[in-house]
Parts: sequence; C-alpha cells; structure tokens
Amino acid sequence: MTATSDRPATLTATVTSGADAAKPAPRVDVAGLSEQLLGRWPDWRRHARDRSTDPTFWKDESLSMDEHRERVLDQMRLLACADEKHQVWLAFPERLGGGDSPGANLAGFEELVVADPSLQIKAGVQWGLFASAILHLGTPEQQDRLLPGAMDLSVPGAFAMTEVGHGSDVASVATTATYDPETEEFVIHTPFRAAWKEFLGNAAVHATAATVFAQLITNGVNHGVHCFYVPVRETTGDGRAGAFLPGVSGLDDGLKGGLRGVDNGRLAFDHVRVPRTDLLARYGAVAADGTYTSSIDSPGRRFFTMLGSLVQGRVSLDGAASTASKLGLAIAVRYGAERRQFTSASPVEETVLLDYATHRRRLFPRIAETYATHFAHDRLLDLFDDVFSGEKDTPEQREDLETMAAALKATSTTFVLETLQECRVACGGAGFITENRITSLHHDLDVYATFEGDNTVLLQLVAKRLVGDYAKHLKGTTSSPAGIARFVVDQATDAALHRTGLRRFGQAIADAGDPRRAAGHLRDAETQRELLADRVATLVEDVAMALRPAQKADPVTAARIFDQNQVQLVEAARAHADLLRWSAFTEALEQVADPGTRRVMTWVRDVFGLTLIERNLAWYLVNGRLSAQRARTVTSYVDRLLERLRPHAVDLVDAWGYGPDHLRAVIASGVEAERQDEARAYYAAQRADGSAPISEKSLKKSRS
Ligand SMILES: Cc1cc2nc3c(=O)[nH]c(=O)nc-3n(C[C@H](O)[C@H](O)[C@H](O)COP(=O)(O)OP(=O)(O)OC[C@H]3O[C@@H](n4cnc5c(N)ncnc54)[C@H](O)[C@@H]3O)c2cc1C
Repeated sequence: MTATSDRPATLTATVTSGADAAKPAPRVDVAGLSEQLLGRWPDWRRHARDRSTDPTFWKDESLSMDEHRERVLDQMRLLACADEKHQVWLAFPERLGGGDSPGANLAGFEELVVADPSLQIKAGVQWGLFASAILHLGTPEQQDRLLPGAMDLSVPGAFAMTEVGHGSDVASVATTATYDPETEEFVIHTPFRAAWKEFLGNAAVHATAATVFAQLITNGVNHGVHCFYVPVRETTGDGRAGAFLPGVSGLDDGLKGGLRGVDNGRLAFDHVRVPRTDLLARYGAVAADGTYTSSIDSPGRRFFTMLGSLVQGRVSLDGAASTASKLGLAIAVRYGAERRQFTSASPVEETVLLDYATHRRRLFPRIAETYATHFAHDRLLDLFDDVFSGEKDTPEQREDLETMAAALKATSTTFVLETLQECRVACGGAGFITENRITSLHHDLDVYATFEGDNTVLLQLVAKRLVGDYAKHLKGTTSSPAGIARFVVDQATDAALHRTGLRRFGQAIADAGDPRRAAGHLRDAETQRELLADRVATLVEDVAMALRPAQKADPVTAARIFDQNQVQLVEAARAHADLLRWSAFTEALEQVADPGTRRVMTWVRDVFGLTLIERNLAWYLVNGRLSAQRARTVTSYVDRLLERLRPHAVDLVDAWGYGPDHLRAVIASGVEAERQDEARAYYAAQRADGSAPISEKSLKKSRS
C-alpha cells in the first residue's frame, strides 16, 4: 500500500506550536519504518504476510460452521505438507525436520491471524499446544515416537487441560490417571460430569489423539497434574477422524461467538487404558513397579514448570492481538482519511472525519498504544527466543518470560477488543458490515481475553510475582523509597529490556511555571518514565504492605486479606505492563534512523506515555504526584500532539505493512474517495449550469 496520506495544507507546512514551532514539518519514511517493524526475523514475517495474501487461506465469511471447520483443516494440511522453508510451525527438533529459531517461528506463526483467526487458533492448538506438550513435556524417545504425526498433521490432536469444573484453576482438575502395575498401564478416568474436558480445539470433530492433563496416582499417592498422550478416535482410510475409541466420548460445543472454523468440544474418559510409556515423562516418570520419580521435588513447582514450558501460546496471542489492532486501525484510519461529513470547516467542502478532534482522540492514542504493544512484543519474542533456543535458559529467565508474557497477553488482548469496537463505531454503519472486516475480527478475537489464561487471573499472577520479589528485596536490601523505586523499575524493565534509570521517587513533579514550559517538561522522556515507574513502585509497595498481615494469619484470614487487596494487585500489574510497553517503545526510538520519522515517532511515544498518565490522572492527583495545573496541561498537550500527528496518520498505519489483500475491507480500499469524486463532479456540473443542489444553496443561505 502506498503512503497516500491526505495532508491538509494548514497542517503540513510547518509545525505551528510549542518548541517545534517553525521547524519544517517532518515526514515519515514509511518504507524505512516498515522495515524496522519487521523486527529480528524479517524474512519470516514477510513470508507469512505473503501467504496471507493468498485467497486460499482467507476467511470465507459465507461458509457454514461445518464448511468453515473443513476449510481450516484443509488449509492446515497445506501448511503441514508444504516443503518450502518456514512451513512447519514452531521450533521442532532438527532431527525431526524442524530446527529453526523459536522466536522466528513464532513471529511467522502469529501472522496467520491476518488470513483467518480460526486458522491461527486451530494451528495453535495443533502445533502450539498438542505437539508442544509432546515436545516440552515428553522425553526424547517420546518426541521421536509421537511428534512426527503431530507435526505432519496425520494425527490431528486436542490439548485437553480445561474441565467443565475447572478452567483457571488447572491444578484442581479432577480427571485421574491411576497406574496399574499389573498391566503397566494408566487408567484415564472422568469421575463426574464437571470433570469432562471442555472447550478443546479439534475435539469436536477432527482430533484422533489428545494430550490429557490428569492427576497422576500411583501406589495410592497423588503426585499432582501430569500430561498423558491418549488416542481418542479411529483414523479412517482417508486419514480423517472416525468414531470414538472404546471408553472415550465427546460432545460438540457447536456455534460460538467467533472462531467458527475451530471445532471445540468436550471429551470424557471411562477407564481408558494407555501404556505406562505414554505418560509424558520429562518432569515426572513412573517405573514399572509404580515408583514415581521427578527431577523437581515440590509438586507445586513441578506443575508450574510444566505449565511454563507451554508459554508460547500466550506469547503468540500477544503478537496476534497486536496485529489485529493494526488491521482494525488501518481500516478505520484509511476510511477516516477519506470519509467526509458536514461542511464545518468550509462552506462548500465537507470535512474529512480525521479532521475532527473527537475522531483523532478516538483513534490516534490507539495507534500510539498499538506501537507500544508492538515494540513490547518484540522484546517478549527476544526473551522467548533466548529461553527456548537454550541461549539463556535459566530459571530466572523463564520466570521473567512467564511474567512478561502474562502481563502483555492480558493487556494486548483486552486492548484489541476495545480498539476494534472503537474502530467499528468510528466507521459508522459501514463498520458494521461484515465485508469491512472489523466485526468479524472482533468476534474472533473476543475469546483471546479468556483462553491461554483469563486476563484478570493472569494479571494476578503478574502482581503476585511483583509483590513476591518486592518482599524478597525487602529482606535483603534497603527499603528506602529510592531503593524500592529502583527495584521496581529494575523488575519492570531491566530483566526484559536492560534499562534502568529513575531519578526521583514519590515527589510531585514540580510546576514549571507557564503552560508552555509545563508541556516541555511533560514531553521529557525522563518525566514520563518517573511518573509511570513511580506509580508501579507505589502500587506494589502499598499492596505489599497491606498483604503483610496475611503472612502470619490463618488460611481463611489470609484469603480474606488477599481478597481485600485483589483490585489493587491487578491495578499494580496493569501499571507494570504499561511501564514495560512504554520502555520498549522508548528503547525502539533509538533504532529509528531517519530524523523526521524519529521526530514523529517520538510524538507518538509521547501520546502513549501521556495518555497513560491522563488515564490515571486521579491517582496522580490524589497521590500528590501532579498538581491540578500540571494535570490540566496533560490533556491539552495530548490534544496538541494529536493535531500534530494528523498529517501522519495514514503513514503511521501504512508502516505496519498491511496492504489491501491483508486488510480486505472495502471501505479501506479507496472507494470512499471515488464516491466523493463522483459526487463532487456531479455538484460541479450543477454549479456550472446554475442548478446547484438545494442543500448547498440553503446551507450558504443559512450561513449568511
Ligand atoms: C473458544 C475456546 C477455546 C478453548 N480452547 C481450549 C483448549 O484447546 N484446551 C484447553 O484445555 N482449554 C481451552 N479453553 C479453555 C480456556 O483456557 C478457559 O476457558 C480459560 O482458562 C478460563 O477458564 P473458565 O472458562 O473455566 O473460566 P473461569 O475460570 O470460571 O473464570 C470465569 C471468570 O471468573 C474470573 N475468575 C476466575 N478465578 C478468579 C480468581 N481467583 N479471582 C478473581 N477472578 C477469578 C475470571 O477472571 C473470569 O472472568 C478454551 C476456551 C474457549 C472459550
């Protein structure tokens, strides 16, 4: 897509206010920025994007649920069969035909959302969950035996963790796997209806096997949740799934609010026997006589280590959510740059939507947040690659990766829904028409906020980590405000982003006199960093202090204290995610080579930082971090920045690299401008022969 921003003359000539006044207006080097945004694995992204322009992989909105499911399965067969480079998803062992970098693989994988979110999710179930469980929870022998079928799709599989009774609290699943030393088999059993495995992708129709999570019981002892490879259906002559195997039953979840190309369903097991060797035994094994051994003594730590090895699902959802935000915004901005309503600024020409302040307010901060989400995701991919390529695979790095993935997934998958809804409304009635894509994306992305960990539950995990680390820190070092602040900033940024730097803590940002100087202060990156980091530090410290009595309390009282602070915990986690994203954006600015682009992108970063502060203005005021005068400046300065960004809006969304065949939205294809040219020509002809339309005449009259 070419950069066709319509730049109103008044806005392009010079920057008209503030410290940038009289400087020549910068331009965005769209191609250069696009290249930077491809990130560390540009070939993979390019290749994945090229494939997304192939109609074979596109979502067909006219299909019934059953047809859509079959289409997506056929698309996956194409992905699995192609011998071309970059075709097998995820970094499988080289000896089995894989071998690419985990980060590169995921960077390509998450782009599948552009073709059809159902394809991304069904592929995620097959290769990111089912096969990944074998890869990460299995031994090398099990990988050699079970992975090839999962990789080439000759064994479509389900990942059976969730139960009707337990979704977020996976440690409490009720399915049992009881070892029988007589036959050297595990007996997989669903003891009651609430223990049915539920919502499983592939389970309704296509799966012939499943990786099933169950309580492992041997010699009368429950060793906690482990994963088992369980065949569930026959494979028919043409390689498709046939009838359920004896003892297995299931139900189809049927129509869903989105992702209709994925066959989600339930599975139940009635004393189904699997060989001892099909317990995926990397973290826990059972000998022939029933003796249990594990390299990790603590059942709790073992369980979280197992779950942690499956973190890539969260990482890829974060990337896909960022991509879907880009698609929605690119459509809304392109339409908003062409669509005209009311003759507000000129007596004869109607005003372009993006020239309305409210329209800029609705869309531009979201462009800024999408950039922040993008850059934070790049850092997450780096960390993911460090850990899973084995380069920096330490327990600390794994923990950092899990915390960062939880924080970013929870933030971006909530953000994308709000963004798509705003884009939908910003496009008026046209936004509601399916051919314009936004509602379809919204339906499909809706459940991203729930699966791979419900967002609220994930934020609690993040907060617990922050508070836990804070408590450890308090034991070891100074608890002075500056020490706490530095600690929290280190936690938020250093582990993932290798940055530090907090100058002040807990003080109001001093008033700088007149509003111009105040604005200058606010756009200073250090001021933004201080305000954002200070908020994280204060929230974590406050909640940690409030939770202290829980340490010595009985379990019921401890739970009550925790509950009383749950909202603050989640708030602290959100603030942490905000700081992560802001820091990633600020770090990325240093890589922008072109000066004009860097200037515009700095404004974009400022919009992100200052809208975060504006969003939490009450907190900053109540806690004395901003004066009322300064708080007022935040909003007026953001509005000025948004006006400055107006001429660059189309360039900023074009730089994401999605052209007409990615967007596939009629309203983003230039038809609106064509319609208006036609109308303009019509009115011009009428004016020429003196028969201007009544509306135009009466408008002029009413103005005079
Ligand atoms: C379309 C779809 C596909 C899926 N695919 C799979 C799959 O392939 N394999 C698989 O194993 N699972 C799958 N899932 C299950 C998914 O992972 C779970 O739905 C998810 O983990 C949430 O569990 P739940 O639905 O039981 O919700 P619950 O855990 O019941 O949560 C309901 C609400 O309660 C809140 N809540 C829960 N606990 C707490 C708490 N401690 N404190 C405060 N609030 C809380 C949550 O925030 C949430 O809003 C899928 C789900 C869907 C909808």
